[in-house]
Amino acid sequence: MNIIKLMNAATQGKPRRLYPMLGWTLLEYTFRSTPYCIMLGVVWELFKLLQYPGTELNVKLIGIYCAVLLICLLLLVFFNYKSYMASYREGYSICADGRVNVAKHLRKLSMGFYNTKDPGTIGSYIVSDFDNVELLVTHLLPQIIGGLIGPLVMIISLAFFNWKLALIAALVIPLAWPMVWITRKLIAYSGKKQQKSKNDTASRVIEYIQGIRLIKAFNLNGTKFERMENSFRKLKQDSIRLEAGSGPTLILATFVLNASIPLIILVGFYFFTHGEMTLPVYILFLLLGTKICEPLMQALMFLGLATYMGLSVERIETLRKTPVMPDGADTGKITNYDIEFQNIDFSYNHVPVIKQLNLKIPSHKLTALVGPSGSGKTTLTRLIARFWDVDKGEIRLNGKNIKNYPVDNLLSCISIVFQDVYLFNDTIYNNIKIGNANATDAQILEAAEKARVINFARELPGGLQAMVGEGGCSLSGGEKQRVSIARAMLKDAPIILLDEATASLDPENELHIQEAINELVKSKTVIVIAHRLNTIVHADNIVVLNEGKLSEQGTHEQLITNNGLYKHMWDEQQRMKGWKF
Ligand SMILES: Nc1ncnc2c1ncn2[C@@H]1O[C@H](COP(=O)(O)OP(=O)(O)OP(=O)(O)O)[C@@H](O)[C@H]1O
Repeated sequence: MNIIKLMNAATQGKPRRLYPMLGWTLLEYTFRSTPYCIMLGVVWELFKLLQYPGTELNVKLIGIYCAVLLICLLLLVFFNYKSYMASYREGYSICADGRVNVAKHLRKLSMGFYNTKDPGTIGSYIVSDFDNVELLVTHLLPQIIGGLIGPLVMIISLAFFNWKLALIAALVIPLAWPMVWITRKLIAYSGKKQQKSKNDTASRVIEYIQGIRLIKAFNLNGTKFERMENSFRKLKQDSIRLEAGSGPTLILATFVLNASIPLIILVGFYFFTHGEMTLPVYILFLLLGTKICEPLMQALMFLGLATYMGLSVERIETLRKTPVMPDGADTGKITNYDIEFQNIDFSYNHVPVIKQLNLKIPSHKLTALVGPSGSGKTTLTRLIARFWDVDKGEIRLNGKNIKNYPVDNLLSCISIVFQDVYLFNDTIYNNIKIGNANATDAQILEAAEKARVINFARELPGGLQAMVGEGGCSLSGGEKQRVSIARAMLKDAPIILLDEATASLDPENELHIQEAINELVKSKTVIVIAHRLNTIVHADNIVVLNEGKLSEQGTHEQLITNNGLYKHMWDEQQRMKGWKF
């Protein structure tokens, strides 16, 4: 990616945001060279005395030079301050805005995207990739620009004294360029591999921490947890390859740039001895020769680094261009909550899961989804909330395809209580408030009471202000479930999707949750995934799924009379009741 494209991508298509920083940096580095140019003038005046004996020193001119130098230095301080502030302010705000945009984009992507990516990779988009963009904008771009502008100004100044030698001094730049090009290619190639290894390592570490209970239980200690160890080793290898691979060409390019010094000495000497150049001018070239290649070498190093950082920019670009789920335009109010599945086909990674499903879920009724494990119950609820889009057919709400509505509008009608509750590492209070950011204290308290959260929060230090830990790890499964029900109550959405999670709870927790659920579902359209059939015997409609197809539906009594899959499952569960260790 060239620098222009890089700037465009780093600013997410708004390179104008970099213009003030670029402008001030340009001025700063132009003025950085002016002391040398003024020095040229002073040295020139002094040498005139030697070259033309009898000439008087032009004190006035030297005084003017000094005054100009002082003004230049003051301006330099000013430009330095402005470019510093512009690069930091803009750099950090570009990244803050970029992070927000990427987070918004991630929210709009289908869950299929998350199926194909490791958590470390997704996390690195927002954390480390943007860290790299920050570094690129705040440090590298100004340094690269400065490293190129400074020598350019010096070469132009020297050209006024002897254009031929100035041209020869500049010749090393195109000679070094092929090496720079190769270095950048090598960094791009090895950098991609190294960044992938970095993300893999991050994912393995997350996996290790999340699975720590399992690792302890099965004694999979550090050395035995090979996946993580291997990822560390691979990262080490790829990092060494990245550094070592690009090193030789970078050193060669530095050598070519350094060659400008002997070139200036030799050719300058030739020009001087052949009368093409005066002694003062020759000395000036000797003095400034090193000043040309030093910043260039620095720019070269930073260019290599920028290529590496550019990979992060590319990754962010690819993510930004990943198509989001299409948003509908119908912002009309949804007033009827009948849900209808019409000829639905759906597959995960081309494996069919829902097949030719036709189903009506009436509003303001309790519909239970039951069926063997893997029959597609959870998938069906996720399709209603558009976590995924169907492959074929339509899901209709309020008489229209749900794809017609903006996803946010659709989701505002739906409360979901997941089986695997996730709580943010925040207070119980704030975790409930997620249901409705505008809720008052009284409303939050009411939801906490109705969902029986108060019962356990009372015992905790701080009550509702107690922190719940990462993912809610300091609460029990039943307590987490009650917080998530309080959250759903606060949202007060007309449609409730409920994944029953009472199977693994103790009787007291189960009772509290059942009470909380009864409060939640009052006069709502409720779709509950039921694992234990005795909890849904009073459901208005029980839908039995088998291998992604509708097997049968009706009330408990009707299905028992039907003597089909439901009756079979019911009998099994009744038999299980008497089962003991
Ligand atoms: N994210 C996913 N990616 C790929 N396959 C999936 C995904 N989620 C579920 N499946 C597969 O889809 C099928 C239906 O899964 P689903 O979770 O909908 O079943 P379920 O009836 O809710 O099962 P359970 O009662 O065990 O929770 C299963 O075969 C499952 O392996």
